[in-house]
Amino acid sequence: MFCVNRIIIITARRALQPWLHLDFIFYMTTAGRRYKKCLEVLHGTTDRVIMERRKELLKMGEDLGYSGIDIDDIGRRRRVAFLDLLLLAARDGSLSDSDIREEVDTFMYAGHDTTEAAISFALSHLPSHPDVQEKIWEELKSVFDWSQPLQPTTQQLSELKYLEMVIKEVLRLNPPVPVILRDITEDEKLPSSHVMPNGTVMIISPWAAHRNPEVFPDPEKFDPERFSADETARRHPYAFLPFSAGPRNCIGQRFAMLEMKSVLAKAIWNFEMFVEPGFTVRPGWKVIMKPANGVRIRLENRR
Ligand code: HEM
Repeated sequence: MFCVNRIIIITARRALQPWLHLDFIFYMTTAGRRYKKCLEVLHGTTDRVIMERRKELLKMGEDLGYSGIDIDDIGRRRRVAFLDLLLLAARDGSLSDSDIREEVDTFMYAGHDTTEAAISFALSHLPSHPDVQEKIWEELKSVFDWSQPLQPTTQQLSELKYLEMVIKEVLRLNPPVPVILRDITEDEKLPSSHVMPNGTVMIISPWAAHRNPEVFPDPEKFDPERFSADETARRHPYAFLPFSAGPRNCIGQRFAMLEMKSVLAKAIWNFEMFVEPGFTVRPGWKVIMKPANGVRIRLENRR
């Protein structure tokens, strides 16, 4: 993660320094050399993951005709893991090793920092909202057995509707991806009758859209009830954009939601959270928006 963070910071700074856009100048700087070193570390990790899985696939009988269609004990078709699909597709030469690595890199690194940021922001909001914690706690008790350690299944996580509303409210106030970019590929007439010409790069800010008081009244107030079924139905589907929208939206959003629910459910199942006096979270933006000064809270064991 040290290398992911370093690369993100260097990339963000480089974007604002046009003279560093030229590779031969960039790689002569200290930042450029650090960037290169970190990239080697990240590629090494990804290559190792790919190599290990490739070996396992061979052991599982890829050569004996394993086609990616995995049948379980009772004859049901199982879903094939993403990396397996890529490795199987690579057998006929349609994907090179570096194509596979690029895809795996995107998944590993797009999915990590963003989810971490969202969980951190959630932990920063919960201590100052004991009523919200209490409601999540009640919901957890209605789904899980208090006498057992929490081992949630996907089905149980999908029953945690209130926790989902809380996570969405966290993503509204603190979208880990606060800005997305799109190229306009044909002239686009806006409702104001201004025309955005083909070739324009459009900057869309979910962070700003989520603070539109006409859509989210009293926007700075943390209020998970905004995401009740009724309230959601009243809004335009693109009013809430933490995972972007359209054909290039976040492919990992359902997984991310399960991951966030799982971590937060475990935290609230075990601990009550209290404000750490004197601490205020400070959001920082380096491609991903996350707490710049960490999150400090007090925990009290529930058992
Ligand atoms: C809270 C967590 C997450 C947030 C807020 C988030 C947000 C986003 C956003 C806004 C985009 C679109 C970027 C753009 O339009 O330029 C995106 C794309 C993407 N995300 Fe996520 N993401 C999260 C978690 C994940 C996870 C867990 C994975 C993978 C397991 C993932 C994989 C991807 C990939 C592969 C893309 C690129 C999709 C494409 O270009 O077609 N994300 N994400």
